[in-house]
Amino acid sequence: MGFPALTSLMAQYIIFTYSHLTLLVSFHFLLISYLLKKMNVIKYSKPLLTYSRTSYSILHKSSTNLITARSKTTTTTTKSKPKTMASPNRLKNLSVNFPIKKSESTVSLHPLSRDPFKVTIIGSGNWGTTIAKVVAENTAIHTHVFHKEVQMWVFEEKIDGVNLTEIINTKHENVKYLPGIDLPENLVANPSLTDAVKDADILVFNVPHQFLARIVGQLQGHVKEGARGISCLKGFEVGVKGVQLLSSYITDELGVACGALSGANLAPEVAKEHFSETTVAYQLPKDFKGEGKDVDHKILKALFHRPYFHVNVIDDVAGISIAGALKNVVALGCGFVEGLGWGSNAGAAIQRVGLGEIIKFGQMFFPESRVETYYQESAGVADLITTCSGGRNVKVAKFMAKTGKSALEAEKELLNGQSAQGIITCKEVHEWLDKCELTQEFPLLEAVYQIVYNNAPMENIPDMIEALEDFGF
Ligand SMILES: NC(=O)C1=CN([C@@H]2O[C@H](COP(=O)(O)OP(=O)(O)OC[C@H]3O[C@@H](n4cnc5c(N)ncnc54)[C@H](O)[C@@H]3O)[C@@H](O)[C@H]2O)C=CC1
Ligand SMILES: O=C(CO)COP(=O)(O)O
Repeated sequence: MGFPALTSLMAQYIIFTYSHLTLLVSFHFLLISYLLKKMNVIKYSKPLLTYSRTSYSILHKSSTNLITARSKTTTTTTKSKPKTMASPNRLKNLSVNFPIKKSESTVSLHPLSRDPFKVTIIGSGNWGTTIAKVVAENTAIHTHVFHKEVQMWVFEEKIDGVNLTEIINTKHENVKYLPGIDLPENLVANPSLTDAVKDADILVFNVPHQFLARIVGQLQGHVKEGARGISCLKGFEVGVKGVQLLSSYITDELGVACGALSGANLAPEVAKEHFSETTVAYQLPKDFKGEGKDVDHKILKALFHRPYFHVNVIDDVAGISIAGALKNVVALGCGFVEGLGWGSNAGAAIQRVGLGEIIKFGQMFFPESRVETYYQESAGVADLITTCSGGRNVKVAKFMAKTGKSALEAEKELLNGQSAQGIITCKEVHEWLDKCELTQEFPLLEAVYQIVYNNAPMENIPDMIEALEDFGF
């Protein structure tokens, strides 16, 4: 082949390659975009664009953060790939961000420059009585900080013709709601709500949340000025103000700054003093009077921490409250699949999907809540695990699956007057999501509601989750 022929062939090759290069690049660009999209599973970015409420913009913002964070992680991983094997010297210089926070050490209390705090427990059920025991044990030790005597308001009822309050005050046992557990003698049962809270500086609310509104109504005008509160309830208040944390509801109705206590705390185990952890969350109010004069994190730790009940005090009230309320609904879902005999994989799947929906609910409606609370604190994933393993909600749901009975029948037959809060919470959450036209964004929470209230077959849970997911995303 001569030089001119070779030149012409090369020219043809260059023109051919160039004209196809654009096609090739476009093809690869499309392919890579598609793969990236698949890998990211950007559920939040698409269909919600049709939704124009405030909650949408919050969600969209957090999804953007999520994507940014993800790409940052990828870059860092590639750059910091170790060139040599780890050696003790190299490891010494590494600062690793341990994702699970260590609990603070024990309390160091300043001497009070005021009278000791008087504490009242409002409620005397399974958890109410257990927390009253914990608190009374502590007030008996820290008498320089707390009044030794703790009042416990009891919704009075007769047990074999005798008042429950009388039994508690003489036998020092709550024979109906916490049988077999000795209660401290400085814990005093009181059937009068207004008398029990008289002069109280710290109110610990601990009743099934369906009774809270009436109790708060009765308390109006009877609470000491400057009193502070802690809500141990797990649930929401859904009303004219939308979905509200119970602690915020208490603050709004009573003018009492209120935090929350929530954790992996099956009451019978805590009552037997088997080791567990909990999270207390409290934000210092604007009218905080100062250390030694007012309730703060140290005072709360002194009030609730026991050798068998480890307390971490933080300020994310919303995060711990959302986790505590919604894990009861997820536990019903877990109970259904367990009752159907589907085994551990199914339970784990429900918990995984449930945790995602809990975090999403928090990010959407309470953007002040922190994602790390859900995995760092006892009130987060630990509570989900313990409730799904042995709580009352899971028991009720299992019973429904095995007997075909309704949730309320199961609760009545199994719980001897105690309450499985997931039954009411799933209804309240459904009503709220329905109002926001967002039920499809929470397929598991919605499936549980449909099973409990509309007799949807529980065998369809996998389809219900999948169908809603497909529709929603
Ligand atoms: N039991 C547990 O293991 C735990 C429960 N919680 C939460 O603590 C809160 C309180 O639960 P529990 O103490 O276990 O209650 P519970 O489920 O034992 O309910 C029984 C209590 O409700 C009261 N009650 C019944 N009818 C009433 C009425 N009309 N008005 C007022 N009170 C009435 C009873 O007197 C009794 O004190 C709930 O929000 C629950 O989710 C949180 C952690 C653990
Ligand atoms: O909140 C609880 C454990 O932390 C109790 O859960 P149950 O109400 O399902 O028993």
